[in-house]
Amino acid sequence: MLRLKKLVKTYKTGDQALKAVDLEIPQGQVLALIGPSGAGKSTLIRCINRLVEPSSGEVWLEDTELTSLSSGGLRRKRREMGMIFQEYALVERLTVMENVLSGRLGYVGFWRSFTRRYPQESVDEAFRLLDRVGLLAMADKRADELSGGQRQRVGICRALIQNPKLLLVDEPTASLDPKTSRQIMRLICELCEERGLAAIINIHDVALAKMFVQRVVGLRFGAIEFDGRPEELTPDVLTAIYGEEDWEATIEKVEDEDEVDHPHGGFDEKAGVSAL
Ligand SMILES: Nc1ncnc2c1ncn2[C@@H]1O[C@H](COP(=O)(O)OP(=O)(O)OP(=O)(O)O)[C@@H](O)[C@H]1O
Repeated sequence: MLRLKKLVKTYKTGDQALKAVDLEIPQGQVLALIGPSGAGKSTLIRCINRLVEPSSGEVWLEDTELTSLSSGGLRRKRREMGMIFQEYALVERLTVMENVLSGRLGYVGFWRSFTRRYPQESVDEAFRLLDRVGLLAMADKRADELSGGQRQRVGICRALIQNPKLLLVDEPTASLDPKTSRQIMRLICELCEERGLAAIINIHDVALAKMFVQRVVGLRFGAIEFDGRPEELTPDVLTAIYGEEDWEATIEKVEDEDEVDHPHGGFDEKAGVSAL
């Protein structure tokens, strides 16, 4: 459903962030993008929805090539790509409900978006999504009253209410503690499965990626160094991706934690909310 062909991004500074990346993702597949700082992970994700303009190459979302779209065409196609950010990107002074509904802005006309009047079916869907992520009781709270994990759940609802085909997820857990990080990763992966959604999750934490996804792509210096199953991430492969970084210690630290909640999926909403 997503195909990148020889995708190149060279910034004005001369930094070559992506070097002819080829990547194909079938419908419903959740892929973790790993790699050291500066490898090009954020650039790759942002070139797909053209928050960053690729220098050359093609991005195909189903049968549409995105790099050649006009701004109107791009706006319509962006509805099909939900984005989840590291820093949540919520409007702090709006309520949880208003933040979720803002995910529909790409669909409503100018006046409706200007006055923030949304159709009832969008409001109903927002309630359903908030219920699903365990935040129903928080619908009227202001975003700035929420914890990091709760904010990220709002960010997830805002992306999903767009009814996207693809989720672009940029470091969703980088600002969260380890337990909340696992809850958020599990939630994203479960929701993708429920909805048959494809996703690219840019994630620093290799252990976390291995816990939840079936495919891992490792970037190094803007090129794909590894593309395979999590269990194929051997020490040699990780060294090839990360260099001589002490990645082994990081993985052991996470796996040694005595509490690994819900290893077989199934987000416990009550526990999730009270734990946040
Ligand atoms: N706006 C920009 N202008 C110039 N160079 C940039 C810009 N954004 C990123 N780069 C450069 O492009 C390369 C890839 O950066 P990118 O942020 O995509 O990497 P990353 O793998 O996401 O890193 P991190 O994990 O630290 O976020 C780096 O060399 C970076 O310095």
